Amino acid sequence: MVEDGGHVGSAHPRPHRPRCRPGDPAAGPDRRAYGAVRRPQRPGGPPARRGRRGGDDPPARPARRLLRRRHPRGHRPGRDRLLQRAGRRGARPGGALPADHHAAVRAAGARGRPRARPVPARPAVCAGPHHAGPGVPRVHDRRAHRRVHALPGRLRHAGALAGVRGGPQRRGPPRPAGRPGAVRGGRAGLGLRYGRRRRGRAARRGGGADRPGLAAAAVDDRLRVRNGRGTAAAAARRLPTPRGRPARAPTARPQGRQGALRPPGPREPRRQRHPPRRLRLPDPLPGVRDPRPRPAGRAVRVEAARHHGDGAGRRRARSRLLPGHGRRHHAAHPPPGAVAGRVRVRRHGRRRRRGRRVQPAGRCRALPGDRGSERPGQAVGRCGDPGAGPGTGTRERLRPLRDPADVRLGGRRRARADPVGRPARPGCPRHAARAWAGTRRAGGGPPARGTAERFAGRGGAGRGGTVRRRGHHRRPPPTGRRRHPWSTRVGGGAYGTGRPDGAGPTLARAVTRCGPDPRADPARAGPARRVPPLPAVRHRSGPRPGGRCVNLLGYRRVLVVTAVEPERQAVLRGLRTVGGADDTVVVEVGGVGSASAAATTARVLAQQRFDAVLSAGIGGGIGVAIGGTVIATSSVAADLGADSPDGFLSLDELGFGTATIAADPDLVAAAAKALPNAVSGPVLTVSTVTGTLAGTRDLIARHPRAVAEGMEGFGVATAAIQAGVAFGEVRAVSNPVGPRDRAAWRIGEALEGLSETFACLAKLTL
Ligand SMILES: O=C(O)c1cccc(C(=O)CC[C@H]2O[C@@H](n3cnc4c(=O)[nH]cnc43)[C@H](O)[C@@H]2O)c1
Repeated sequence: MVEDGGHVGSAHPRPHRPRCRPGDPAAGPDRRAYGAVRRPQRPGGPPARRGRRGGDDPPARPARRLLRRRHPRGHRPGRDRLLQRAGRRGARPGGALPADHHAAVRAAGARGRPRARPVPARPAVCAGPHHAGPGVPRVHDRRAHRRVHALPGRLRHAGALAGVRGGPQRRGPPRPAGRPGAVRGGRAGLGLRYGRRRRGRAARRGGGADRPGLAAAAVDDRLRVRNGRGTAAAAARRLPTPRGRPARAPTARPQGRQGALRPPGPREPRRQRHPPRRLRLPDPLPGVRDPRPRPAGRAVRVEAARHHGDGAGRRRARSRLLPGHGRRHHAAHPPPGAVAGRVRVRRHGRRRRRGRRVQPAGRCRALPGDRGSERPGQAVGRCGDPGAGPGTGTRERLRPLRDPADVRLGGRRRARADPVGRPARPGCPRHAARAWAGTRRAGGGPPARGTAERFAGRGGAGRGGTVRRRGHHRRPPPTGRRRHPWSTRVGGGAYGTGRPDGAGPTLARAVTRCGPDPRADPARAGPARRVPPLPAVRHRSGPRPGGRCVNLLGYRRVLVVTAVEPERQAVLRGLRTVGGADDTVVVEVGGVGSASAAATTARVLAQQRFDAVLSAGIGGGIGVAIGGTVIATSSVAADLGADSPDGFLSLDELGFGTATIAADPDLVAAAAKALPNAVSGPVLTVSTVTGTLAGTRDLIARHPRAVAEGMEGFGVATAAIQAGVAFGEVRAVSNPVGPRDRAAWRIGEALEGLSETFACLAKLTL
C-alpha cells in the first residue's frame, strides 16, 4: 500500500508527478507542491509498508490525518498545516507569517527537518478561481480554511464576496452604504487567516516577544473593538448580528501586512460613530471634575447617567447634555446658540426617555414698568398650546427662534398680554371665566374696553407702565398659603358688552404674571431660569433730546395698518409733511381683508408696544363724497353672520358675539377735532365690495348710520382690543358704495386725501 497523492491503498503507485507552482524556486523534482516530500522508491526495493518508516520516509500517520481532514482530494496538504509543521520551533503558527516563515523553514531545515518547504507568502486568500499570481492561492484553498465558512453570515453573503473578497485588492469591491465595516476586504481577509489563532493565543497573550508587531496588532484589535465598528464590534459586545446570531469575536490584523496591497496613501482615519456601551472609563475622583473632553452626543449622556444611578444622578446627567457646559444647568445658563428642543436622556440601557425641554425662562419676570424679558425661543405659558408637552410646564410654550419678525426686530421679542386671545378650552374654568361677556349672556356685547377701564389700572401712568399677563391655567395656590405676589391683579378693568358706547355689565378680569411662583412650591418651580434681560424698549414720553417727535392724536406710539402699500405711502407722506416719520408712528401693510389685517396687527402688537392702532386707507363712501374723510365711531363686520330667507342674520342675532367694535372715544374725539370736515359714524367692514344696487340698499337698511365701507377695519379692531390697545379707523373715500363702476373710483384723489388726513392728525412736538 502506497501513500501518495492518489489512492490510498493502491498496490500500484502512480508515477510521481511533481506539482509545482510556476516559478517556485524551492520546487524540485523530489518535492511536491505545497511541501509534501516524497522520496523516490528505490529501484527494486520493496514497496513501502505501512507502519514502517525509514529514516528518509515521511511521517505517514500525521500526513494521512492531514490529508483526510484538510484535503478531500488528498493532494494538497494545505499551507497552514505546513506552516504549523514548519514552524513548531521556528515560526509560530498564527504569527507574522509572511515576514519570518522563510527564516523559520530555513531554521527547521538546519535542524534536519527537511519535510517542510517554503510556501510563498500569501497576503490574502483569493476568492477567484484564477491564479492571481504568486502567493495568491486558488479558490479551492478555501477548503483548507474552515474559518471562512464559520464567519458571520453577513460576511459570507457579501454579494460579490462569494468567497472572501473580490480579488487580490485588499479593499475588495466598493462597500455599499450601510454595509458593516467588517465586510471590508482588509480586515475580513486577515481575520480569516489569522483570526482563530490570534484569538486563541496571540490576542490573549499579546503575541510573542519576537513579534512586537503582532502584539501591537492585538492591542490595536482591542481598541478597534472598543471603537465599536461593524460586525466585529458587535461580536465584541456579543450583540446579535442582523441575522439574529451572535457575531463572532473580532479578528485582529497584523498591522505590518495591512497595507501590502492597499493603495499607497494615508490611511483612512477611523471614525468613532458611537462609543461602545461597554466602554467604561475610570470614574473621576469624587469632587474632582472630570478633565476628559466631553464631546456632544450620546457618549456623554450615557456616561453621565451611569455615574449617578439615582434620580439625582439623572438630573445631574441632564445638566451636562450640552458640550462645554460643565455641570451648570443649561436651562439656567443657556450656552450660546443653544436651540430649544427636547433632551434625550439615556439611562440604564433604555431606549429613550422623553426629556424635559431645554428651553429656559418660562416665566415672565417683568416688573411693573418693565418691557418684559422674553427672547425668541423662550417659553410663554399658554393653554392648549400644541407646543407644550409632557415635562413642560403648562404655562410654557416655545417661541420659534429667529422667525422673520424677530430677525427684523433684531432677534428681540417682548412679552405681551396674550394678544391673540386663544379660544376657550373646554373644561378650563379660567378660560370660561375669561370668555367675553357678550358671548356668554344674552344681550352681551363686544369686548370693547372703555377708555376709563384701559387707563384705570395703570396707576395713573397710562398703559405704558405695565405688562399684562393673563394667568389662566394657573395652579391654585396651596391651601394655607397666600396668593403669591407673582399673581397680580392689574386694574380689574371692565369690558364692554358690545354696545358701541361701551356701556353695560362688566367682567372683571384678573391679569396675572405667568409662571409658577417658586416660593409657593419650589419643588414644582423647576431649575432656576435666568435669562439676561433684554434692554428695555423705552417708551418715549416726549421728544428726543435735540430732535423732533411726531405726536399722532396725542398717543405716544401709534400703529397704522393699511391694506396696500400705496395707502401706506400716502400715510407716510402725510406724516412727513409734519415733521418726518419716526418710530412713534409705525405704518404697516396688513393686506386686503379682515383676516389678514387682524393677523398683521396682532403680530406687530405682539412685537412692539403701541398705545393706539389705526386702520387707515381708502374706502367706499356712503353718503360721503369722493375725497372726503370718514372717522369711524365703530367698525362693523357687516357681512359676518348668516343669510336666510328672512334676511341677513348678524353675529349678534345668531348669539355668537358681536360684529361691532367701538372705536376709542378719545381717539375719535381727537380725530374729529383734528379733522373738522370729516364725517364720523360707523364704518362697515365687508368681505366683498358692494357692487349692486340691491346690495347697497340692503346694507344701508341694516346700517343706516354707516358712513363708509372698507375691508379691514373690523380685523384691525379685533386685534387691537384683544391687545388692550385703543382702536380707531379713518378712511378717505375713493368711490361711492353702489353699483360697481371701477372707472369711477378716484383712487389717486383718495390717496391724496389720506395724506392730508394724516398730516392733520399728526402734530409736531419739539
Ligand atoms: O389700484 C390701485 O392703484 C389701488 C391703489 C390703492 C388702493 C387700491 C385698492 O383697491 C384698495 C382696496 C382697499 O380699499 C378699500 N376700498 C376701497 N373702496 C372700497 C369699497 O367700495 N368697498 C370696500 N372697500 C373699499 C378696501 O378696504 C380695500 O382693501 C387700489
